[in-house]
Amino acid sequence: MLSLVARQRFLQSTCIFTRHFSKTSQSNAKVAVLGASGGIGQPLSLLLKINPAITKLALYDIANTVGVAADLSHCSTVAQVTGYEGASQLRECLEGCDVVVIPAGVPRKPGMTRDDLFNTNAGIVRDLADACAQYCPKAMICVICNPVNSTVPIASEMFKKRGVYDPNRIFGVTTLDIVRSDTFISQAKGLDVSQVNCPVIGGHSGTTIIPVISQCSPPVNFPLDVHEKLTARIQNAGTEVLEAKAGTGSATLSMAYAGARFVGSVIDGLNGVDGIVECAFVRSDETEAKYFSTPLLLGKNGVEKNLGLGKLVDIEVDLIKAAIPELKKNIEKGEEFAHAGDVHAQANY
Ligand SMILES: NC(=O)c1ccc[n+]([C@@H]2O[C@H](COP(=O)([O-])OP(=O)(O)OC[C@H]3O[C@@H](n4cnc5c(N)ncnc54)[C@H](O)[C@@H]3O)[C@@H](O)[C@H]2O)c1
Ligand SMILES: O=C(O)C[C@H](O)C(=O)O
Repeated sequence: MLSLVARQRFLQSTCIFTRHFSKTSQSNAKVAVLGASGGIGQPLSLLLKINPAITKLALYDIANTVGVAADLSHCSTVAQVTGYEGASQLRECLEGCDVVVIPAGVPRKPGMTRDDLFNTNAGIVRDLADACAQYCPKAMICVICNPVNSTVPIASEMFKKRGVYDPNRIFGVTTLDIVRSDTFISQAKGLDVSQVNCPVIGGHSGTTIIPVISQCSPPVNFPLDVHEKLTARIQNAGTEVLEAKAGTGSATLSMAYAGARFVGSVIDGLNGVDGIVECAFVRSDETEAKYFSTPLLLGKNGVEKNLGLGKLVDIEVDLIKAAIPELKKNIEKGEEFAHAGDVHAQANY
């Protein structure tokens, strides 16, 4: 018979969560999911419920959270689940949060770009970020809602307006791009996907998604035409799912997987685990674009160090050049939106 300690070790080593998403099994993190009843929100909340590092899971949405929370609360894992519904309950949901994830917002339909979601989603992120700035200003904010290239600047401006902005704590979640590139590369090369790590930098839309295949670990080489096809597939992978779902939504399950991995890494960083690196779309001085995704060393205060662009090959340099104008446009659009209606609106945000 296994001793108690041996049994705990066995459970930890086989636990799906600690193997896939997080190195920390002991902590006391409170995590809120805003948009928890949605296509991403539900599976993401399930994956967070099985993260042993999360002891409080606060689920917020404008509808159906009571049922989702009741359902999840029956899972025999440590996190205590609480549901919050409607703006009047947002403050209670957010108070004491270490991490807030925001998948709230409408998804694309076939034929739409992510920027086409701006008119609906910008206001959702503005209001949720403003609430975070008031009720959990020190929390790590993980924005999933599209268009990420604009919603991250919006969230940042709301924190600035409340005087609590810390650029190291606001992230646009681009992990799905990395998950996809790891998967496609491992399939193309017959590698064990768990050992493949290919950074994806830039932003999260079309040509702003820049896979850095030359920095893949383990190193991989493709003929130029295959390299270009692979890059195009990674850039269009969201549309691939959108079209396969034929009008019923965009990526939800793979996004939940990617979001749970990112939140797990942020919590590992908060818990002082060494060497936690994830790419994310953050305030950045690496290029001419004010926000840019690169590999980041995560720690107790969010971004400990921006690991930068690293060594690039010509094809990747060209992809960055092509992405910068679009990124700048998306970022400015978000910043202007956040300040529309300000009495003393300033151009220098
Ligand atoms: N960053 C990425 O890689 C990535 C990947 C996939 C999807 N997304 C984006 O994530 C968002 C959500 O996608 P989905 O498929 O889950 O959509 P969905 O429509 O299934 O779910 C959205 C949820 O948000 C809720 N919601 C709407 N307004 C809200 C508000 N003001 N406060 C709280 N909740 C609110 C809705 O009630 C719904 O439950 C979309 O914008 C989508 O484009 C991003
Ligand atoms: O493609 C979308 O609209 C959703 C998401 O950004 C994705 O990459 O799957």
